[in-house]
Amino acid sequence: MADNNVRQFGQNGIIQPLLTDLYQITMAYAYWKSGKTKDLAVFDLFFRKNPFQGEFTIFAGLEECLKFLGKFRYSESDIEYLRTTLPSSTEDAFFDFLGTLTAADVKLFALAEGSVAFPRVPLMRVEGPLTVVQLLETTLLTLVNYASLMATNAARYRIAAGNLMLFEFGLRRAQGPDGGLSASKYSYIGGFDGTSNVLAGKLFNIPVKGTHAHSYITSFNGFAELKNVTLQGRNGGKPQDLLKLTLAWKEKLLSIFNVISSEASEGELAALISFAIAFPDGFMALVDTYEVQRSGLLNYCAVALALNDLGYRAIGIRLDSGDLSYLSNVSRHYFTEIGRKFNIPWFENLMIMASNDINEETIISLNEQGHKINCFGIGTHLVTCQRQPALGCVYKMVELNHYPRIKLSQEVAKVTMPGSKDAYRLYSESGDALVDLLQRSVEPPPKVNEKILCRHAFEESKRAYVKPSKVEKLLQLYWADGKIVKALPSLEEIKGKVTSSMKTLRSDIKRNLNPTPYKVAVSDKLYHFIHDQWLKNAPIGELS
Ligand SMILES: Nc1ncnc2c1ncn2[C@@H]1O[C@H](COP(=O)(O)OP(=O)(O)OP(=O)(O)O)[C@@H](O)[C@H]1O
Ligand SMILES: O=P(O)(O)OC[C@H]1O[C@H](OP(=O)(O)OP(=O)(O)O)[C@H](O)[C@@H]1O
Ligand SMILES: O=C(O)c1cccnc1
Ligand SMILES: [Mg+2]
Repeated sequence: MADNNVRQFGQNGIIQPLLTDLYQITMAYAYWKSGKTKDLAVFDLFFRKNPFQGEFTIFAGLEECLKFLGKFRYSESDIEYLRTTLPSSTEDAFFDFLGTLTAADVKLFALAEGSVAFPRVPLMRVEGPLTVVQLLETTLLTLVNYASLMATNAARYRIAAGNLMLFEFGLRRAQGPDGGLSASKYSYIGGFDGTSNVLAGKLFNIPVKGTHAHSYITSFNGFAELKNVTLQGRNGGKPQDLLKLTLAWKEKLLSIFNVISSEASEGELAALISFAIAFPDGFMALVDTYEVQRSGLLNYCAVALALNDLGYRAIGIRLDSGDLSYLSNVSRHYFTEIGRKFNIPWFENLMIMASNDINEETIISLNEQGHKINCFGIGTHLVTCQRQPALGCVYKMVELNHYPRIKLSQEVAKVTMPGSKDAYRLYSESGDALVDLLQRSVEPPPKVNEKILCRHAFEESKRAYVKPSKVEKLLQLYWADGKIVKALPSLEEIKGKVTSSMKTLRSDIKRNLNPTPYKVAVSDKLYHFIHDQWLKNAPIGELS
């Protein structure tokens, strides 16, 4: 068990059986009273619509679901609490029954964590005693919904940013501490390179990175505040006066920047010198506190050149306001000019990090405008998923005691697909994912190079034959006999799965504007099964 009680059983301690909606427990009592506890149920966990006006979703949260199954057991204090919460007429024996429940008889099938996923294809199929699988609903949904939304959001930023570096800076803006931790973890899985969240770094072994805040710059007024101005060279030797070296460089730079000395803030320069003394090998600093070109950049370059005199290579700058395209171009222009003039080739490659309310659209727009940014620090829009704050995963009963169950709706898209189903992804010869095919679990799997009729679930005329070059069975058994029965990938492997899985999607499915929907189909047998069940269960009205 990790220290500080942050994690118990290898998992956040708040993930426990009472982290659910009261109605699950209310139903458990009524199931128990009706003698239905031993009924065998099958539930599908799926979503109906991709988030962010996109056409793909990344499935995440599976490992947490499996850990939850491992510790699913009502404690004595849970049961004491429920005694005070359920109506006083609740029979004692029910609480004894609750105390015996575990997930030992549950089977959980799921997509690999990090896979791309599509509407209506179950992310999970959960089978087992009705009461237990019902009691799992809310917790499984809360573990999958935000994780998948976050990983999808991150994957979208990754597409927009191409190979540029992406850091998650959102903890301060996240939906509470748990939202913040989950955001750091699942944005890393979805394609970010690291986080500023130190606890996420410790718990999940994610790279932690960061610069400094404007307060560091504004905490200095002038050189008089510098308690120490000396720094030893990188390769040893006598400590030298970094202030003096910096001021000499500043004089040389004035003509390049076309400014007079007093235009550049002395407080800012003092702050930069002190920061460089603290981190001579990691000098990365904000340059937009007062004025980028006339103050921040000039001061930064003077300190970076002084560090260079002592054998250190500065890392780069962060821009946190203004026109990020323009300012990045200006910054790169000066870095290049200085690098050439003073024959310091690496200077032109100094890192330019941009932050300030950046979202997917900002990155796309910056790409169109042209910019010289290497790295984005993204907080609010990423972690709050501002463009779409929830993924609508649902958990629906599809079978009870081997008989299909269907939920009808006025909206065709909301009619559930009855019966236990399997899902297959069919691939083209070039490795592109062509279609996800749902079949009844009793059907034999589709075969490579055999023509398969793929049908739209609800529109009779929409059908196509597919001859797949590869068939992937999507739902694999992860939990049975009270334990995890499939080796779980590491966080890095899940991240790798996101990358490889995204590569199988055609680019028109992934594009930001009006993407092409990916096809999700049903087998001919499942098509007829759904429609038979629909007719059987839909009451026939009478006109009068
Ligand atoms: N070239 C650009 N194209 C599109 N959006 C940009 C560009 N540069 C910056 N932005 C975005 O525009 C917004 C600018 O924010 P805002 O109007 O608050 O200005 P600011 O620079 O933060 O102001 P301040 O100087 O007061 O901090 C941010 O969301 C930022 O990500
Ligand atoms: O903009 P976000 O995507 O949320 O990224 C994180 C922001 O957090 C920090 O400052 P903060 O916003 O707290 O203060 P500031 O806006 O005054 O810089 C940082 O400077 C970023 O601007
Ligand atoms: O390290 C940073 O630059 C950082 C961290 C959190 C929020 N904004 C910026
Ligand atoms: Mg801000």
